[in-house]
Amino acid sequence: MRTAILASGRGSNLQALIEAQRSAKLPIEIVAAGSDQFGAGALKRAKEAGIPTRVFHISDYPDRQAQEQDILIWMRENQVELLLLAGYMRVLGSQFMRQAWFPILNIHPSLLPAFPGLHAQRQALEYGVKISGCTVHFVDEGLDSGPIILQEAVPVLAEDTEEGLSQRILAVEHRLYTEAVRLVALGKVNRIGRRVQILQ
Ligand SMILES: Nc1nc2c(c(=O)[nH]1)N[C@@H](CN(C=O)c1ccc(C(=O)N[C@@H](CCC(=O)O)C(=O)O)cc1)CN2
Ligand SMILES: NCC(=O)N[C@@H]1O[C@H](COP(=O)([O-])[O-])[C@@H](O)[C@H]1O
Repeated sequence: MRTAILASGRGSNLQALIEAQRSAKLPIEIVAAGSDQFGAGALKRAKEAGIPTRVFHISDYPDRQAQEQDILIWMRENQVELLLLAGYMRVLGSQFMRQAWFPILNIHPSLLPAFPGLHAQRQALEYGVKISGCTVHFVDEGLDSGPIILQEAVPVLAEDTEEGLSQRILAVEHRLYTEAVRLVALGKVNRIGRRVQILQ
């Protein structure tokens, strides 16, 4: 399955997906990696893996719609069948979502619907929850509101800092995202409205 990845930051989830593809754990071909940020670590990792990269920096466009239209053109050029958001820090607009012909997945560092948006780990610590975790979900027009594919809990420790909790959740993200992408690529994920069945 021809797959593209969008990332804004360091790219450890992108790296985990590249390594899973290499070890044939994932029946996907990562054909392109893009970012909204110049110099994103994720794009350095993709280049090192020989994956074509593109930057869609907002300063190169009159507005966000034009930016996202360019992303869609790039998707079409690469005949993309699956888009993975891996720390992509832009909310995809409704026009993009309407025109997307491919499923879009996202990894989020909380047990949605708790703590959507940015700084989910900080939100969890400030709220005082004892359990947090991560979620892989289909992306829809809402913010972190799409149907949930997989989730895994991570305990919040009394002495946890935002960094410490983020690192513990991140280790789970790498494994969970790889498993969710594997299931989707194998056609083992069945959406029934908001509910997602995992077929054995
Ligand atoms: N249509 C959707 N787009 C995106 C989703 C989604 O569920 N639906 N998930 C996000 C990822 N994400 C959390 O997992 C997330 C990313 C960014 C933001 C946000 O508020 N971004 C601001 C800009 C922030 C900045 O530039 O520092 C914005 O877009 O104005 C919230 C949640 C990916 N996209
Ligand atoms: N709301 C989106 C969000 O917070 N995404 C989070 O950004 C990090 C990216 O790390 P990475 O660049 O090392 O993969 C990950 O923890 C991911 O869950």
